[in-house]
Amino acid sequence: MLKSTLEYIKYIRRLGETLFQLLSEALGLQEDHLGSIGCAKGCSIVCHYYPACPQPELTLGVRKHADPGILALLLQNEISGLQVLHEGQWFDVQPIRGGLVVNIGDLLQIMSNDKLKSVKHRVADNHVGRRISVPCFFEGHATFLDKPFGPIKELISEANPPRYKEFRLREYIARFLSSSLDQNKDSNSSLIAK
Ligand SMILES: O=C(O)CCC(=O)C(=O)O
Ligand SMILES: [Fe+2]
Repeated sequence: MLKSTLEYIKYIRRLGETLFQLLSEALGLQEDHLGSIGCAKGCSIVCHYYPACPQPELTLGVRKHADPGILALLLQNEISGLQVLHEGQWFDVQPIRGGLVVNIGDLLQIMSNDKLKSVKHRVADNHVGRRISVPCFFEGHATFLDKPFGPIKELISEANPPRYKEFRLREYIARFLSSSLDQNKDSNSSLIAK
């Protein structure tokens, strides 16, 4: 079990590195840009367990939110529940055996100056069976905490001015943790938008 978990972490980190290369290219940056500043570092794995619920219409597994970090790669079992918000409507993300869900987080939205958008999502409960999901959150290298953080300079121009103030991640996390659930239910990037 431990061995397979460690193997999983090894592969998911490798996948993260590849995705950060592709995202760098998609942003028009050098292929190694996001990797070289430490985006593929500092990943944490979480395991969620949602038991079958007798009255799913009365509750939610996880309320609406955007992930606060950079990127999340999510593995889920065959029981659906994850929903994403698109143009004001909730859509089910049907589990695909062996497939992973890739979610942009708020920090990547900020770094990309809104070129990439974090996705609002939630988890609906169900009475069909127990749901298990295993997200891996990329939150950046520990050195991110005390360096100035904001939109990537190469993506800023007169025509595309920064939409976010520069800030320290340590303060952003403190603000996020101390703001009420209602305040940060939608998006954490709004905490530092210009
Ligand atoms: O269980 C899921 O599918 C999503 C969980 C989630 O959104 C989170 O941990 O941030
Ligand atoms: Fe999430």
